[in-house]
Amino acid sequence: MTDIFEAIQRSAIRIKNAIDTKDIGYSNQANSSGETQLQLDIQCDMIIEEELSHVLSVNTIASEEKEHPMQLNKNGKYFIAYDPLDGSSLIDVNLSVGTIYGIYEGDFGSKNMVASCYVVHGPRVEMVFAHNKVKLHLLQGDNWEFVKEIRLSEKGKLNAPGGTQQNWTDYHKEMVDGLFKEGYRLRYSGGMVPDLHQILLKGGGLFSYPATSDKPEGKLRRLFEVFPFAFIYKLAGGEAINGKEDLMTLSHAHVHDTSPCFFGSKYEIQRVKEVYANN
Ligand SMILES: O=P(O)(O)OC[C@H]1O[C@](O)(COP(=O)(O)O)[C@@H](O)[C@@H]1O
Ligand SMILES: [Mg+2]
Ligand SMILES: [Mg+2]
Repeated sequence: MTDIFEAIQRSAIRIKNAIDTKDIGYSNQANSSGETQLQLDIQCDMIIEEELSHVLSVNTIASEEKEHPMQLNKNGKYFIAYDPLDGSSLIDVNLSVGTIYGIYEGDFGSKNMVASCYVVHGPRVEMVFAHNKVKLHLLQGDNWEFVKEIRLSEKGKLNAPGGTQQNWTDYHKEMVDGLFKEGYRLRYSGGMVPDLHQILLKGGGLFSYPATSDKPEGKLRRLFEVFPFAFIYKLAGGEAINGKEDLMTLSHAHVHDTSPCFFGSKYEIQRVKEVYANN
């Protein structure tokens, strides 16, 4: 696992460099989810592919920017699914973006996840790695420094409701409004990495990306967005559900499958469960 951790650290430094210096224009290609790729999406994908290809324990990689999984080392035991540049549509307005990794053993699938990680590219570059514990690291020059272990409180103050509101169900809207009536504050940038990072570091709250009339299966991808954050939130003492079930019990049929998702501390997830159980 240490060699993967170090490959992720090297990738993050190269991605920071690419963000700082490269063209942010659109390519003329679309990815498997039908989104137009930025040249930077493709470049970050190539950086990670190259760094992971040097790690003998990595068997296969799957990326938001690749249609199919790619085998790297047939004797490796780890399968890594990643989103090279999460929130890439926020690059042109200079908001924070990130990279997400799900690390699976034996094959892709929620039950096989053994570690997960994300990197936040904001005013500073930070990395959260979850493997037994959830640990925050900070990039200082070219060196990574351990900062602290992250634990969620039982109840937070932030509410990050994703998805187009006019396509929400009435009961979802009621649940979101209910939290605001209890005093929760809105924090939603449109990048799941900084939005979920903020909730983790500020003690708790709720991030939701529900099923909507235009996206009945949600928007966020199971293998490289939903499961990695579910793993992190649960290990930090929070919960992660699709409305009713624990996200880490869900299967997937295809690499780019999506799921509605709710991540938060225990109190907010209990509220979601109460509302969704009756609908
Ligand atoms: O704009 P919306 O519908 O709220 O969607 C925001 C979500 O889409 C994403 O940007 C999807 O990620 P990509 O940029 O990797 O496609 C998430 O980071 C974010 O939570
Ligand atoms: Mg993403
Ligand atoms: Mg992406």
